Amino acid sequence: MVDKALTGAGLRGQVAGQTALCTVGQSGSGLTYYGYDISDLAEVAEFEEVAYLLAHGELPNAGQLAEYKGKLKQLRKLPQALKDVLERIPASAHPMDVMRTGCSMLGNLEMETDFSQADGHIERMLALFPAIVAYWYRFSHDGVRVETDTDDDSIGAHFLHLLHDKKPSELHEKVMHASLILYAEHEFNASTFTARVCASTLSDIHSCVTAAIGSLRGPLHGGANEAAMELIESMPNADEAEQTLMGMLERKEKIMGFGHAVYREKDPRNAIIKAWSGKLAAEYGDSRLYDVSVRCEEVMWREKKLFCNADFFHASAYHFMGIPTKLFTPIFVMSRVTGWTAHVKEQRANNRIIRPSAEYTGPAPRPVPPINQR
Ligand SMILES: CC(=O)SCCNC(=O)CCNC(=O)[C@H](O)C(C)(C)COP(=O)(O)OP(=O)(O)OC[C@H]1O[C@@H](n2cnc3c(N)ncnc32)[C@H](O)[C@@H]1OP(=O)(O)O
Ligand SMILES: O=C([O-])CC(=O)C(=O)O
Repeated sequence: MVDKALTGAGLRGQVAGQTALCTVGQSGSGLTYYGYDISDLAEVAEFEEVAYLLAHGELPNAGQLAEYKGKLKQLRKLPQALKDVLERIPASAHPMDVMRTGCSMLGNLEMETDFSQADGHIERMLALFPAIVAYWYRFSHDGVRVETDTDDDSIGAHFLHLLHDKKPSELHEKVMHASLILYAEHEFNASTFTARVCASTLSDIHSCVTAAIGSLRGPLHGGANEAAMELIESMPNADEAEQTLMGMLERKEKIMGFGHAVYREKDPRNAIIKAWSGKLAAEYGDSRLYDVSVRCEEVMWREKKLFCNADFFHASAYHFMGIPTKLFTPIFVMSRVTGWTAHVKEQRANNRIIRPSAEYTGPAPRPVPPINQR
């Protein structure tokens, strides 16, 4: 077996470029966006403030925020041609594939032909992603064609409104703000790196985001929140959760929602979403999934010194808000599009095509034998 550390597998720890957007794992656990600590942002800011910060490099003042939110609200109407495509995608499809197709189709309808227009396309994606997945979900599951240009104050509330056919409670809207802030940006993670590689070829913004959605979909990355839900849902109580986990660890199975490629002590996003999950459990009136999750966290730390990453407590939190499991990772997309596109702009501003080298491990040069001698 090849030693992963010696071969540089996964490019772990290697600097692959520069960014001014975000620090991950400074002192083992910190996370900042443009110098602002994630805990402070999640405590006091709305998601739209963070989206603006990532797009413009500074937090908005009250007037700028109102204008930005107003603009995003105006962009919520789906083009008919996009609705037609969404209506043809079966209910059995994975919503991440719907997001990928939706983003790609949008690129056909509203093509980026000039990089100086990037901000407009970014705002359109940010405004439209909740509508894309909710329109498909409600049409394919409930036979309803939802009107997506609602007047909800925030992106999180807009999504929950379209999904549940009613405006969300104040608590649920607040949790969505926090959740979308936590997921917005994370330096050179796999999906963002994908977006930057695509951007480095001078491709268009919809191609960069479509590629990033494909990378986020996997269970080792964004798909872990969905996989974590499947795990905790299968656990009837905390004691049985402990038994199940011990068995999985013995069989050397991966436990989704734990561990991280960069953080070594903790993921700073976990404590924040865990606290919201606890509050939601109390409101929901059934704390089983929360208790099971807390026990999983204890066992994983005790047995393996593995901690919950951003995804683990997102599973129970989203469930308590009535969000179907399959829609968990698309919410990540609605948020991370801000980070992806900020990186695309940063890459474009100082571009060189990303093209690393490989160490060759194949056969020595040899002649091609005639076909009848192979
Ligand atoms: C928002 C996000 O994308 S956060 C990440 C979401 N992904 C997940 O939750 C999936 C589960 N976690 C994992 O697969 C990994 O921890 C990753 C992909 C996040 C990071 O991978 P790596 O950087 O390779 O992990 P790392 O080098 O710290 O792993 C060290 C050891 O711990 C093990 N390990 C790491 N995470 C886990 C886990 N969740 N369950 C069981 N064992 C684990 C690894 O298998 C490895 O053991 P080995 O050396 O015997 O192979
Ligand atoms: O940074 C990573 O590798 C994964 C992650 O936590 C994220 O993208 O939010």
